[in-house]
Amino acid sequence: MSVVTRTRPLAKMAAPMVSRAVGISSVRAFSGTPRVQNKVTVVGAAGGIGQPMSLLMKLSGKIDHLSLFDIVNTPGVAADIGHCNSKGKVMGYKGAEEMAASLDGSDVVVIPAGVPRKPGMTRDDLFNTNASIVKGIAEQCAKSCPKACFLIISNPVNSTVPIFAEVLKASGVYDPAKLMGVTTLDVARAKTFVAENQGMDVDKVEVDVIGGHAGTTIMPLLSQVKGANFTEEDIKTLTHRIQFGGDEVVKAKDGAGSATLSMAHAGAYFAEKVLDGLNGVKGIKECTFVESPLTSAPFFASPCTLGTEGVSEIHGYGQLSPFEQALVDENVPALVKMSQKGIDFVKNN
Ligand SMILES: NC(=O)c1ccc[n+]([C@@H]2O[C@H](COP(=O)([O-])OP(=O)(O)OC[C@H]3O[C@@H](n4cnc5c(N)ncnc54)[C@H](O)[C@@H]3O)[C@@H](O)[C@H]2O)c1
Ligand SMILES: O=C(O)C[C@H](O)C(=O)O
Repeated sequence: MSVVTRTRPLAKMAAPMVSRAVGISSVRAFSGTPRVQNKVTVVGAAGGIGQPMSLLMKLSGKIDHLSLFDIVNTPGVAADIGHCNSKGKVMGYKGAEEMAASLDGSDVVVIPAGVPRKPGMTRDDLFNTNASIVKGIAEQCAKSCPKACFLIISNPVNSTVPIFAEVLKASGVYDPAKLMGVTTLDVARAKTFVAENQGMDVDKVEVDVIGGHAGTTIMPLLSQVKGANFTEEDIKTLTHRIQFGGDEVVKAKDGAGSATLSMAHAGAYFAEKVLDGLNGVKGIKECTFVESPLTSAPFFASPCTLGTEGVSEIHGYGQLSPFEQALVDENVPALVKMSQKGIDFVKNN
């Protein structure tokens, strides 16, 4: 299906530092200290997303050490989740002075820290608050766990991922294969809405969503959905609903925040896939927002193969319909701008 399948240039890939075969417990962390296998840290763990996502991660049974960091309330959240009778140790860390300990030895750091939208706001309206939160988190990650995979949930993703990249670059520890903006909720919405529209089994629907994570930069490739038969009207309505699914939740919550439960599900799912890839599971392909050669936007979401060092292959988006091509043409300049906003923020702060 893909006419353009580009593999990430090898020069961009970091040399493997550690072996990650499943069950090898003698692997050592970058810092030289022994690391617990499969350590995942959630930064923003006491929040609306952080709490249910941490719970789902604990229940997955795939994480040996679940580290919960926030500036408030994490001791309680960790004590609570820690009583669930599934595999894995849970530790809570609160406040700046405990952040390094929470991150040390992490394989994956999932970041839903920052403020959510209220009705009438765009994701970009969160920039002023969340840019500095994400920058601070990136600075500590660069020191404490530079080899981890970083999964960014905090909005606006189209700018916070570039911010994170710039901070890691400034510290000389940036590995583009290990920095991913989480766009899994867009894929989840696409699958849900397509299944409803087509009367398909939601477990069997596959929809790639490319571009970014804000409004029209969210671009579902409905022309490529196998087994679907859309009218032109379906395509327009579904595309719009997927692009503005976040607004639907913000409006329904009426001032009480944005999507938390569906995001928790999507975030836990994506983190598990990244962890599976690190542990050598083959053939994992998920859409994610990464540094990408596919368009003139520095970061772009597309299907990516997840491997032992993070993103091992960035796939092309295949043959687009004229409707989808027009969306890409329209939205790449917006993605370039949002990326540049993040880059400039780091340069000037
Ligand atoms: N990528 C996506 O698809 C997606 C989906 C939903 C929400 N989001 C975004 O996720 C973010 C969090 O949403 P939420 O509903 O969980 O918000 P929330 O306010 O409920 O929780 C955010 C948490 O972050 C914590 N926090 C703030 N500064 C921090 C710091 N410096 N270090 C650690 N923790 C810190 C807060 O204490 C709070 O517990 C928002 O920016 C939201 O827009 C993204
Ligand atoms: O809509 C939001 O602000 C939160 C999130 O990005 C979403 O897509 O639900």
